[in-house]
Amino acid sequence: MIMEIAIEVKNLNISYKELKAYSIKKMLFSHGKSKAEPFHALKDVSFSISKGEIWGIIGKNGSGKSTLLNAIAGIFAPDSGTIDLHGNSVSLLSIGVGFQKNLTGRENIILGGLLLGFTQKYIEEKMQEIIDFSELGHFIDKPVRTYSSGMYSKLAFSITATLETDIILIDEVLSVGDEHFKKKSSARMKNLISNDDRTVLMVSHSLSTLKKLCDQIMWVDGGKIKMIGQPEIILDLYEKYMQ
Ligand SMILES: Nc1ncnc2c1ncn2[C@@H]1O[C@H](COP(=O)(O)OP(=O)(O)OP(=O)(O)O)[C@@H](O)[C@H]1O
Repeated sequence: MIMEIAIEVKNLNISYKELKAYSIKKMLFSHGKSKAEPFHALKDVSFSISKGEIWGIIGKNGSGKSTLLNAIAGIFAPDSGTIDLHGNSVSLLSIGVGFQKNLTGRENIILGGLLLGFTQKYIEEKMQEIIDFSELGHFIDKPVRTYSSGMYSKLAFSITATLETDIILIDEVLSVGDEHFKKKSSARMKNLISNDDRTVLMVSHSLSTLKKLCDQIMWVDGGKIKMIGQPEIILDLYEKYMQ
């Protein structure tokens, strides 16, 4: 059987422009100019994921995991290399997800949905389902800047979980909110992930979660892929390495 590819990353390089630490004296005499040094967060990363597969990404803090998810989501542009999603829609579930703080929850649902590539008509059809899942009640018509961090993540989760994309990228968020919402969102996430047509790439520091859910694990180290393979093998090696 030929597997259909959903995510194809080739020779991906991404760097952040970093402001070099300068002494105040040097700053004063350089007339405010400070040198920007690029920091290579991803170095020549290549892999491909078949449609329907669930992949986990592991690696030390700062190894490049979030940068990779952001690049696949189209938020960061590569310096070089390519990312081909073969026409699949993609969404990123991350704590750092951006809302327009002065817009209401309802307006952010529309905006977020449009950014994910859905039509306004479709988003409006799904609106009530998103609001019900979020349990935000009348707060849905209040500006997002008035939300607590829990309410913020409930809204983000409800949008991603209801406006289902072909590819879901999850950055450390498998369940959010209070205990009751955590249970509900974790069950919903498992349901979303288990759809045979859905491709999932998730970053997590919970090795037991990854062992349970993933078909393959990618170990990223210093911006490079160290290993890709079966969860039992890679997670075991990683655990030993981290001890
Ligand atoms: N906006 C930025 N500007 C400069 N450097 C950055 C920026 N964002 C990330 N980096 C650097 O890029 C590297 C990779 O960061 P990234 O967030 O992708 O790591 P990570 O593996 O997701 O880490 P963690 O497990 O802590 O979430 C880190 O060394 C980090 O310091």
